Amino acid sequence: MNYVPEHTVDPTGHGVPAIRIRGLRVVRGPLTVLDDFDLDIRRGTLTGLLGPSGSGKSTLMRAIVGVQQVAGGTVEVLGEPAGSKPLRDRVAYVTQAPSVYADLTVRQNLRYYARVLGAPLSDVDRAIEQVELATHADHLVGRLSGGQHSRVSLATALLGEPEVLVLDEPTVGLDPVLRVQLWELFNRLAADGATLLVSSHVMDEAERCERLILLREGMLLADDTLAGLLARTGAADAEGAFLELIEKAEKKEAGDR
Ligand SMILES: Nc1ncnc2c1ncn2[C@@H]1O[C@H](COP(=O)(O)OP(=O)(O)OP(=O)(O)O)[C@@H](O)[C@H]1O
Repeated sequence: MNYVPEHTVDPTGHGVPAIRIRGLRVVRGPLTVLDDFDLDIRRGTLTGLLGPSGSGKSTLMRAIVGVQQVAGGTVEVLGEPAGSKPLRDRVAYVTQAPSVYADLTVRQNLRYYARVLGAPLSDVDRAIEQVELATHADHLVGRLSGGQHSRVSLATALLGEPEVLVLDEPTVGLDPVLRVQLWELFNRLAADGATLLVSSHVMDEAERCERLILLREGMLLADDTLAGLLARTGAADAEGAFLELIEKAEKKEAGDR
């Protein structure tokens, strides 16, 4: 795993990873979803979080934003405990569940969230434009398509220019053109210094991230660049690399039994 060596941690906080997880254990119902889980994510990076359904992606994201009860270990974001007060305006989280009001327009929703977050109202139009919804700014959210609706949720995460954005499948239900535009936006935000962790089921989207994390049954199967993954597996693309790694893990498990 790519740990940031301790000596790079400086008192100014610039050397502290955006996200630092050590020995995380999460139990949900009868299931241990994450166990002794370690991860570091550098600031100003766009990381793709991939893995089969049920592998623990949402659980990991919930732990990072501090809404998941944890059974052990530590999760620090920007050098502070996950979910703590100093992180309130610095970390944005968009879940798969709709979080905006159907009976308000796009602009009214964003003005409301800007007020709640203490973000300047001038952020509202910028965020609407960033998610390509300027033509629908005065439409009621309840009358928007599924993809437009999820983009309104995404726009709320862009208010106040958070330093860390945790986005759970933000491109589900979007057409290919919009997906490309949103990944370009994510890359721009990272280039401007934000740290993004974005989950996805779509493998060609993975190729738009500088770093990829692959989860399987709560285990970190890979944490590498796309080039690193392709070199390691000999596969032609991210999908092939992940299938190869999953197959290898399954064979190892069968051999261990
Ligand atoms: N509230 C809950 N109570 C009990 N088990 C849960 C709960 N929520 C999730 N789980 C279980 O935890 C495991 C990880 O779920 P999680 O939602 O983190 O996976 P995921 O990788 O995000 O899946 P998907 O891609 O389908 O959203 C799954 O086995 C799931 O069934």
